[in-house]
Amino acid sequence: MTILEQIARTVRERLEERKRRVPVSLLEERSHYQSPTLPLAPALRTGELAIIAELKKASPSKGIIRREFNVPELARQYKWHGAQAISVLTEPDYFQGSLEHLEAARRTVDLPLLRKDFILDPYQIVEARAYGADAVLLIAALLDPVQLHELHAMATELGLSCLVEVHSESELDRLDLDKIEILGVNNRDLHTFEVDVNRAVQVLRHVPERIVRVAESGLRTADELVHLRRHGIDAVLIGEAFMRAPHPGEALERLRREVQRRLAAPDMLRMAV
Ligand SMILES: O=P(O)(O)OC[C@@H](O)[C@@H](O)c1c[nH]c2ccccc12
Repeated sequence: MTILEQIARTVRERLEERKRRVPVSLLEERSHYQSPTLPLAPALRTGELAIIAELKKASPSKGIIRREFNVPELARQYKWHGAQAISVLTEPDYFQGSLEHLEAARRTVDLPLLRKDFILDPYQIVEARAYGADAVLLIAALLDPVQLHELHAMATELGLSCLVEVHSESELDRLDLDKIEILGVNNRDLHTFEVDVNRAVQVLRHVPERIVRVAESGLRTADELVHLRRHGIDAVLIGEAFMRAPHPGEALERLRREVQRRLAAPDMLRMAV
């Protein structure tokens, strides 16, 4: 069994328990107290490379990534230092995430929030909305096309945006791109944990222009981000590189400014000629 299958199995078990404890009606009631959702796609199409900064305490491949994990403080830093959106891991067993983290981030910032989890069931979409998410991650490798379509429709109905994640061109080929607004490529193979930072460019090169393109995982240098931007990537999703920094907000800002500077430089040279 691969790690992805293992995670999916645990997620299913936990889900049954939560469904018994917390009826959907209660979640729906909670959702009434949430503000209208913030759309993710326009937040990521800024004309510059957008950054989705992730709150990630641990991962199955790296173990504990960050011990000090004050969600309101970290969310505030990410916003203050220029993130366009925040991704919050909510999976407890492998990533030490929780829905409470999502809730705490919601109370603190007005940036679009992505619920980062292994979504297999419509219940989790209702849950995402109830805890203040604006968007959910849908991992294509976990879902057959019908399931993906249903979860996508359900999220849209609740006002949530979807980031649909693939890892390969063959996964992409199986998708019906018509309804998809935001497409992410995970550079990390969730079966083997191998990372290839150029994967997103390869996989997304033929998708229609209207789709927002996101490169995910293993990114940390300005070089990598400049390369991605020059190859048409709209946004990057970064967790570990920020979480390991003493001040994640400052790390984000440093990287963002360096990328901006490097992308602006060739134009200025051209103007000078
Ligand atoms: O911490 P990194 O290497 O910067 O990666 C962030 C994000 O891409 C990663 O957490 C992720 C991408 N897709 C996922 C699916 C499930 C769990 C986690 C992920």
